[in-house]
Amino acid sequence: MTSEKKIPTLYEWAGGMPVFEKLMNAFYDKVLQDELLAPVFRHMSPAHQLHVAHFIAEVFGGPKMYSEEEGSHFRMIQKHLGKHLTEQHRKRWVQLLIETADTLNLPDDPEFRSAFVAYIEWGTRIAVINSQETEVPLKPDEPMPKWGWGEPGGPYIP
Ligand code: HEM
Repeated sequence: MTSEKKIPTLYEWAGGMPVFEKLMNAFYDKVLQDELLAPVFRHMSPAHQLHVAHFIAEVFGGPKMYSEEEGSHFRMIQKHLGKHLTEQHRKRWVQLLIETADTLNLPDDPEFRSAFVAYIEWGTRIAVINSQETEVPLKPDEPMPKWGWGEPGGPYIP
């Protein structure tokens, strides 16, 4: 008899919303201590950490908190317009986020980290591109991005 294995979403595998909220709170504490990134985020809204947590959680298959209560894909892109982010900003942002994920013991299995890093690479490169623009290159009702396990297909379940 073969038993069907249910593949969890990245959101579920990471540990659900409290994990994303803790991750982003700890990450932005580091960002605000970082000499390269602090000036970029000095004027961020007090809800920024939670909004980014809810955005990424939704992309990873979690509840639609960001798109139904806090913003939209369009509004997220809008927030990056004209910020003139550089590759140096992007690299530091990625580095600090991965360090924070390690410190908070997010799952470190190869399959999860491969999907996590792939999304972060994709999303941050798009943020840098959009930050050179003055208008959002999408329609206002553009759906949220979605991210899954990619080629590994799911976590290793013995
Ligand atoms: C996967 C990559 C990224 C995601 C998912 C993301 C997500 C978001 C979201 C959801 C917001 C809006 C927050 C709100 O509604 O209050 C936002 C704003 C912002 N993001 Fe990003 N972001 C990414 C990459 C970056 C990078 C690499 C930088 C700079 C190094 C950056 C800088 C900013 C800034 C400066 C704001 C505006 C903050 C404010 O004025 O309140 N983002 N981002």
